[in-house]
Amino acid sequence: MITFDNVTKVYDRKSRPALNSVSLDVDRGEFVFLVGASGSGKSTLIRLVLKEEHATRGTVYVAGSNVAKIPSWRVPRLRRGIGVVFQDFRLLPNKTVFANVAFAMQVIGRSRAVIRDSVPEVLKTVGLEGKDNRLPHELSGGEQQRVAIARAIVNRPGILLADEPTGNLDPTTSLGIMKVLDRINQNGTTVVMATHDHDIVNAMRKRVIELRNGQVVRDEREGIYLATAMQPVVPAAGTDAVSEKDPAAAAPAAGTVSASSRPEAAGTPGSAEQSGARQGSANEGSAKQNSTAGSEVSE
Ligand SMILES: Nc1ncnc2c1ncn2[C@@H]1O[C@H](COP(=O)(O)OP(=O)(O)OP(=O)(O)O)[C@@H](O)[C@H]1O
Repeated sequence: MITFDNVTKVYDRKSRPALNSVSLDVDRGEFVFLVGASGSGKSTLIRLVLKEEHATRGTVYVAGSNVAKIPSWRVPRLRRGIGVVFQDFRLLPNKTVFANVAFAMQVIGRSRAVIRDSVPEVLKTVGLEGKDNRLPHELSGGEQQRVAIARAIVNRPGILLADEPTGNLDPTTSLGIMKVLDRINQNGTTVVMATHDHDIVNAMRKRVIELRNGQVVRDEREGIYLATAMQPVVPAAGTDAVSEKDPAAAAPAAGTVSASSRPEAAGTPGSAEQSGARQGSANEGSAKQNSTAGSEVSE
């Protein structure tokens, strides 16, 4: 579903690469945690999948397409197949829960009848039945994130990217959000979640890909995330990609699988279409606005 083939991303030639020779495969239907300290490259990886950034070297494939070769007029179609959720929810403050989710369908021209049927269904999936008419400020943080997730899946994306979706939430609320994401994944959507949250990673026991200084240092089935992994990154300016004092950054940890191998445990439970999972977009007016709806990726 997502393949990185020896991908390097350099933002600034005087700094170390944000991603350095990253190779990995995420199969359809997998749930993958992307972990690593601040600055390790998690968000960059997500932006490359969305073609918000371009790889300096190497190739990114999404649903079999080389992202670099997708012409700009087809990028919205790529993004429609990818739901995105952020730490800060990015809801439209003056629209109700229903309208926030419906908006993701309106922008891709879904009919009112389809919207009327689909929105309550997806609100039920995320556990927000009966809250259709609330405004975002009338919801708890966890509920607001559920709205964002509903919006991200309402158009049935094949992939859901979540960048620190529990970063603003307390541990109990975070676990509720993880149950929602797990359910969406069980329904067939491939989920890639960037996180710093050890407790969540350790509770879920899903595949863990760990980045350090832009390199994959661990790719483990049913992995855990130790607090010691939260080491500061090598200072960016004028340094090499990997610190000599940090052997873990140069070699995979014991017991891990190759970064480019496919975990046998990875299931392929089928497409989002089969599942009833749905997708949506980010905030009004943003680039990720285009990450709404229907799609190439889920085709
Ligand atoms: N637009 C940009 N221009 C220049 N450098 C950037 C840009 N975006 C990210 N970087 C640099 O690339 C590296 C990786 O950043 P990235 O945001 O991908 O890390 P991250 O793991 O997502 O961090 P966090 O957990 O804090 O969000 C960092 O050194 C960062 O400073």
